[in-house]
Amino acid sequence: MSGEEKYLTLDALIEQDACFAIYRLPGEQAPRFAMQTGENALLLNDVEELNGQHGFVIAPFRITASSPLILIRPDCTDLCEANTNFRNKKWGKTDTELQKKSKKSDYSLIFQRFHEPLLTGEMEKLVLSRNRTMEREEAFSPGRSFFRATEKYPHSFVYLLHTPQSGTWLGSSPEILLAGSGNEWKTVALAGTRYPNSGKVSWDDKNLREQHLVTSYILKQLTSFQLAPEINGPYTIKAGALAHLRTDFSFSLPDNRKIGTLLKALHPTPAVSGLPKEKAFEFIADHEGYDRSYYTGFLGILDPSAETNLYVNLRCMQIGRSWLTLFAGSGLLASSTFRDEWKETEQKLKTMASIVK
Ligand SMILES: C=C(O[C@H]1C=CC=C(C(=O)O)[C@@H]1O)C(=O)O
Repeated sequence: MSGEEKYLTLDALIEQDACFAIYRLPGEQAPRFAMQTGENALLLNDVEELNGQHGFVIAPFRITASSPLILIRPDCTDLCEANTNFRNKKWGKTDTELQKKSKKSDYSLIFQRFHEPLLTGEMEKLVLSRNRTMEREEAFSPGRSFFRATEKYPHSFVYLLHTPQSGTWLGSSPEILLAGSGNEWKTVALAGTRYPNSGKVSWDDKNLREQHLVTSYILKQLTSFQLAPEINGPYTIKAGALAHLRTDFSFSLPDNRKIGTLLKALHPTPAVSGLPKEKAFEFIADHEGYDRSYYTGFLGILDPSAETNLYVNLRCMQIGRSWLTLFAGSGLLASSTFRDEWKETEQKLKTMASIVK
C-alpha cells in the first residue's frame, strides 16, 4: 500500500463511521492498526471494569453518557485488509459537538477562579486547560496528518482513532500512564514544561514542585498496592518543541488481572487534574467551563497476556466535519502567573497546529 493509499483508506474508514485506531509507539517505525468490524465496541461504566479485558482502550477524562469508556476489540489488525466498504453507512455525527470558542479573556477569568483556592491553600495543584477551534480546510486529511505526526514526533505515542461514540481524535502524547508485559511494568510522572530554543534546559522552583507533587502522588498510589517501584529521575525529556521533567517508576505486578483497579487508582494523575485528587476533579468539572471529553483521558492497547501501552491523551485534537478542536492545559500552583500559563498552553497547542497544514 502506498502512502497515499493509506491516507485514503484511513479517511474513508472515518467517513464510514468505522471503529478503529492506528497508533505508532515511541521509537518504533511502523504503526499498528486495530479495527473492530463485527459487533459494536464495548462501552464500560468504570475504569475498574477493564480488569480482565483486552483491546484498544479509549477512556475520557470523566466518564459520561456523551464520552463513554470505549474498548475496541480488534478483529482486523492490518490496514491493508481494512475493507473500506465494510459498511454502507456514512458518518452520522453532525457538527453539533463543536466546542464553544475559548477566548483569552475567558481564560483569564477562569485562571483567577482556579488561582483562588491555590492561594488560600485549599488546593495544592490544579490543571487548567482550554481548547481552540479552527476551521477544517477542504484539503485536510486525518490520515495524512497522522503520518505527518509520526514523522514529526518520533518520541511520542502518535494515534488517529475513530469510533461512532467518540468521533475522530488525533494526538501525539509524551506521557505513559501504564505500560508493560509479563512481570515488568512502568508508569511515569510527567510535569513541568519549558520551551527551550536550544541548549541546556533549566528548571525553576515552580516546575520542580509541580513534578514533585506528581511523583509523590504516583508513589503513594503504587505503594497502596504494595508495589515497590524503582524510581529514576526527574530528568529532562523532549516532546516536539517542548521539554518536560519526567520521573520513571518500574515495578513488577504480581496480578495482571487487576490492571483496571490500578488504572483507576492512577487516573487522573495530578499531571492532568490536581490535588487533593477528588476535590480537584470536581473543581475542574464545575469551573473549567467546557467538557474535556477524551482530552486528558487515556488510550492505547491493553493486553495483560501480551503487551500493554496506555498513554495520557495530551497534545491532541478532535476532528469534526468542518472544524478541528485542539486542546492544551498546564499545571497551576499558587506561584503561577496568568501570563506564563497562557504562554505555555499556546506552545502546547502548536504540537497539533503545526501538523494541520
Ligand atoms: C496537561 C498537559 O500537560 C501535562 C503534561 C506535561 C506537563 C504539564 C505541565 O507542565 O503543566 C502537564 O501536567 C497538556 O499538554 O495539555
